[in-house]
This record gives sequence, C-alpha cells and structure tokens, in this order.
Amino acid sequence: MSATNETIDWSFLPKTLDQYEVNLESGFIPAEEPLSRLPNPYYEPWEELASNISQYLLAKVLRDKVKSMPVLTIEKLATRREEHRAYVVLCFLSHAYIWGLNQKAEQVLPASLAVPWWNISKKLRIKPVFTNAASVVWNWNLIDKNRPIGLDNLKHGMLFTGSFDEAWFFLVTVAMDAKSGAILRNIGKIINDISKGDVSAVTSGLEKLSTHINDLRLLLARMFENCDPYVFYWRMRQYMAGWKNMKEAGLEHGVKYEGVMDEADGTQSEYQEFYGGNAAQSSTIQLIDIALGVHHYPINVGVENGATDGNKAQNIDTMKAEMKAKYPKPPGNPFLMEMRDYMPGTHKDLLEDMGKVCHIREFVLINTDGVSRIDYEKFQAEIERVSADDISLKNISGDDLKLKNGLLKAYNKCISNLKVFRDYHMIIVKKYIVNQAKGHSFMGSNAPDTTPTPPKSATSSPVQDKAQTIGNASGGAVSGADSKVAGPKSVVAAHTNGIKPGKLARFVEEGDVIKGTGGTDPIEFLTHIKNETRDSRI
Ligand code: HEM
Repeated sequence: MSATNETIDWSFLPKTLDQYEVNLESGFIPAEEPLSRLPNPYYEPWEELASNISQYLLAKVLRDKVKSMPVLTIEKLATRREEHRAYVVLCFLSHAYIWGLNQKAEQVLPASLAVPWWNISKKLRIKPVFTNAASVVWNWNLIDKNRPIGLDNLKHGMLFTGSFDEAWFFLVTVAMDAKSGAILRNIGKIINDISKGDVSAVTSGLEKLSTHINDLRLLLARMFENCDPYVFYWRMRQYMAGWKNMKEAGLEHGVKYEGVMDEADGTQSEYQEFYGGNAAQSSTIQLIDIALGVHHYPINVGVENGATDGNKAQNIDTMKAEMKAKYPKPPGNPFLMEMRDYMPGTHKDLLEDMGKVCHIREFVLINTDGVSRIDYEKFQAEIERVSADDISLKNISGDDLKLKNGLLKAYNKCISNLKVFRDYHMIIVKKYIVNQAKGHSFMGSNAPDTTPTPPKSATSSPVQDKAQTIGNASGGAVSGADSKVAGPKSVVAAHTNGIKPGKLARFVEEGDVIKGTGGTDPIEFLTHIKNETRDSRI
C-alpha cells in the first residue's frame, strides 16, 4: 500500500484537505503543475511582459510598457490555477516595475498592475506583494510529468534575472516545500494514533518525522550547488524586497497602488507597506513547529532565558507567563505569525486549525513521566491545555519503560534535527548575507576560501563596485560562517527588506548591524528561534 493510500481519518480538522488546498503527495505545493501561461488571449498583455521581463529590465523599457498597458479585470480568470498564475505574473511584473534595474525605486504602481494585483490577492487571501507563494508554491514545472517533484525533475517558472542561481534558489525551496506532503501525512497519522493511544505507532511516526526534517536540511545544503552567494546578494535579492521600513531604499512610506480604492470611503487608498518575500513564509517549517509544539515568543521574551533585554530580566517570569497567555499556540513570535498573512489564505487556515488539534508534545510529556527528567512545574501549563477528559492523552504506557524511552527519544530526535536544520540555515544566512555585506566573500561558492580584504566604502552600489568586486574575486570564495554581526550603528543592508535598487545590497562597515525583514538583526532573530527549538527538548 502506498503511503498516500494509508487510511488517515482527517475529521479532526474542520475542513477537507482539498479545502485547505493541500495534498498528501506534495503538501503545500499543488498536486497539479502550475500554469506557465494564461490560456485566455485577453491576458496576452501580461504574458507578453512576463516572457520578456529580464530583457525589458535590461533595456529599461519595462516601466513604459507597464504604463501603456490596459487595466485588465480578473473576472476572466476561469480556474484556481489561472488565478495562481495571474498572482505570480503580477508579483513579478510589479516588483520588476518598482525596483527596476539600477534605477530609482518607483513609489507609485500604475493601475494596470496595481488594480488586478490587489484584487487577485484579496481573492487568494494573500498580501499583494512578492511572496514565497509567487516564487515557489505556484512557480514551477516538471521536466517529466510522469515522475514526481524533485530537484532532478524541476524546471523553473518565472525569474527576474534569468540566472541559474535564481532558478536554483526557487527550485530548492520548491523541493523542500514539496516534502510537506510526506510530513502532513505523517502528522495526520500520528494524530490518529494518539487518539487510539497507540504509543508504539506514535513513536514510529515521530521517528519518520525526524527523518523528514533531516531530509529538509539535506536539501537546504544543496543551495550551494548552483546558487552563488554573490549573485544572490548582489543581483537577485533586490527584486524580492517589499516596502516596509524601506526609507533608505527610497520608499519611506511604502508604495501607492494606483486605482485601488479605500473600501471604507471609496477614495484613492494611501501608501501601503508590506514585507518582501522570504522563506519564513513557507508553511512547511511552521507546520513542523506546530506539530512538535515548539513555541516561539517575541525576541526579548525567549523561553531560553528571555534576557536579551537586561532591564527586563528580573520580570522575566511574569513576562513569560503573559506571553504564553497572549500567544497560547506556537509559533507566537509576532514576525512568524505575521508571515502567515503572506501565505495563501487556505494554508494559513490549515496552520491555525492544526494548532488547535495537535497535541503530540503533550502526549509525549504525559507518557514519558518517569523516564524524562520533566520539570512538571515548567510543563504544567502545556499539560493542562489538554482537555482533562481526553482519555487518549492519559498516561497509557504505564510502567513500560522501554516504550516510554522510545517515545521520548523519537520526540527529542525531531527537536534535535529541527535545531540542526536551523543551525544550518544560519550558516546559509551568514554566507549569503552577512559575509557578502561585510565583503568577506565573493563569487564562486565552491572555490577555496581566500577571504579578500573588505572594501573601505560601505555605501557603494553593486554596479559601481562590480569591477572592484570581481577583480578581487579571482579565486575568491565563500568564507567561513564566523562573521560577527554586532555594533551600535544600524545599517539596513542585507535582507529583502532593507536595500535599494542598484543600491539595494551594499557593503557595511565593521560594527554595523545588518537588519532583516523583520526589522531586527536576522542573526539575533534566528538565534532566538533556534534556541527556543533547542529548549523544547524534553
Ligand atoms: C540563500 C538562502 C536563504 C537565505 C539567505 C535565507 C535568509 C533568511 C533570513 C535572513 C531570515 C530571517 C527573517 C528575515 O529577516 O527575513 C530567514 C528566515 C527563515 N527562513 Fe530562510 N533563507 C534562505 C533559504 C531558506 C530556505 C530554502 C528555507 C526553507 C523553507 C528557509 C526557511 C526559513 C524559515 C522557516 C525562516 C523563519 C525562521 C525559522 O522558522 O527558523 N530559508 N531566512
């Protein structure tokens, strides 16, 4: 029996998997290939621009073409796949328009893009900005339609730059998100087994889940094969940037969506601010956090010590209690929670509903007393969250120490593997962002580590610096993951959220803080999330 045919009762969820737009093969990635062109000739003006996006950027004619394009209605989109394609095309064209190629950012998006983009986003319940859904979920094709999704069978969809590096960056994430099919299947089965009180089955489900998490890390590690950190930082990432906290990139107030009316009073709506695309918008990792009951809290209220803000350390217990009350379901980190609004609405629904019914961690806590060194005071709140009359969650493993040990080990292995995934992700962030911003590494991901001297200037654009950079880069390399990001001066430089077109990515001086999409230092943010994962071991 194929794993997908295993009988899993999904009635613990209030909607069907189809209604959540997920499937048990590729999870959040649609079972059917996304469209690579809208079939209705009415949409030819969009598709014509879409198929020439990098050429028109290079020739600097894209903006004029957008301005002369008619405002098309979304009413002629006949199917969900067409709606997805429309969203993808409008995301790419709009970001190409706003950021241009070595041009000043545009603050107003013409109605020809703004109106249909706004409307289709509303229909799909996702933000009208470039997201993981646009670059990954609805933006791929298969080489051989009879073979499953995998890095050896994927073709890229739309790209800004047309580079191998950009294609690979998106496709690695497609392959990772497609693992959510197996992950979802497994979580559904574990929830079923919990309701039967079957400790052995839950243990084997957790063992499988730990392998899936490891598979994600192995896929992430393949990023280096074809996505060069230099190209990522200096060439591609600017297009994924949004318009929140983007003063330094010339978008102090965000972007005005021309022709979009305020629903309350029917007047032209004001500037809008949205974060740009990033893989924190992938539903897969959030699903794993939810399944394992890994909680995330605001950055200064971490479970691990909560003492990043020294002044508040003394009140930390009170703060933790308040935060647990305020964010009872994982993840409660405001940035991660907000990222759910940047996922397809149906996927956000699934995460929310899963959060209400997933009690794997509580099941493990209850059934491993005696073998785990559980601090019951610490975990009491979590245990109490489980309804007292839920028989299946009572201690059913009795004195069978072997069973209890197996369950504990399998759960903790999931946590360890998730922590290792996050460790690895931080290495990626350091190599692809921090080291590039600090001038510690140049082109050629697989070249030996020669770490050239960082440039003096922290303000020059990649274009201005290109000759110098490439000159320095002969034999240059990705340096180690040991860059320090610290210091008082804040320079928004490194992530999709804080960079200028042409000057989007730039060098930062020693002592500058590199900000991420969440407006925080990404290293601090990711360390916090990673430590919370580590501290979820039982
Ligand atoms: C070149 C590759 C990548 C870079 C440079 C990168 C960078 C970042 C950064 C800077 C953040 C912090 C939040 C922000 O400021 O946006 C972040 C968060 C995150 N990224 Fe990535 N990322 C990469 C690839 C991926 C991939 C392929 C995944 C797979 C799904 C992923 C998953 C996540 C998740 C889940 C978060 C939220 C924090 C967490 O839950 O651990 N990233 N990423």
